[in-house]
Amino acid sequence: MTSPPRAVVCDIEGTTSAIAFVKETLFPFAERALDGFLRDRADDPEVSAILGEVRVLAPGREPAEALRGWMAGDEKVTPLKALQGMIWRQGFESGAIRGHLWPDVAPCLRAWARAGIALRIYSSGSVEAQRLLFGHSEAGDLTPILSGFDDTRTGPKREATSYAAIAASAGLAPGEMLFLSDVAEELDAAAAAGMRVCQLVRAADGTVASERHPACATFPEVAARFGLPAPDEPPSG
Ligand SMILES: CSCCC(=O)C(=O)COP(=O)(O)O
Ligand SMILES: [Mg+2]
Repeated sequence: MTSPPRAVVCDIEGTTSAIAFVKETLFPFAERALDGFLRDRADDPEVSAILGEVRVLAPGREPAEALRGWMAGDEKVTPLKALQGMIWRQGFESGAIRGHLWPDVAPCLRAWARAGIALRIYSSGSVEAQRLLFGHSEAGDLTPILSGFDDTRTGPKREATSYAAIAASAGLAPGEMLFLSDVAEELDAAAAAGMRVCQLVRAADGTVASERHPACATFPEVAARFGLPAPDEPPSG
């Protein structure tokens, strides 16, 4: 029998959290606050550097207009994701936003962490945004049990080299790691790097099973399928 994974790497949107939360809460919050944020932080070197990246990727366009276009198309462009994370900070820290997690997620993450399994996040959302979501989640602050965060600065989610880099930074062989995502092309890339993979097919998100990879509807199903500990507390929320 294959041994259980030593690390689990989780995607966010469509995996730990509802697609609707990202699209109907997070994205509109950033869209509404964008102009004021750019005005207020005009002298911030971090913001200037990000706007420099926008100008390189969208030459000849007004940065705010390019950012709005990417937001409208849900494009996973690294400088857009970095700015969204900075804008969401105020929302999470004030309590205006709490990070959505499907109720089955936190009990499993806690049980897996207690068993010594390393837990990591890999999302198109920036590392700053990931820390905010899990630090201010509906299930409390989960950042103490998360040991690694990667975003598209590590590499694109549909390229195998990104997953090889994540395994290297975890100090594990890819085959000792399990990647969970709703997107089949991301799972293809992780599998090509040698990771074990599972598609989260959450009915409420309307995800369609790819048939190319193992598929589970919830984290407890993942636990049962891959030999990870079962949650010992009821679903949260
Ligand atoms: C707080 S993370 C925000 C999620 C986000 O911006 C996003 O684009 C989600 O992409 P994922 O790679 O997690 O599917
Ligand atoms: Mg996803």
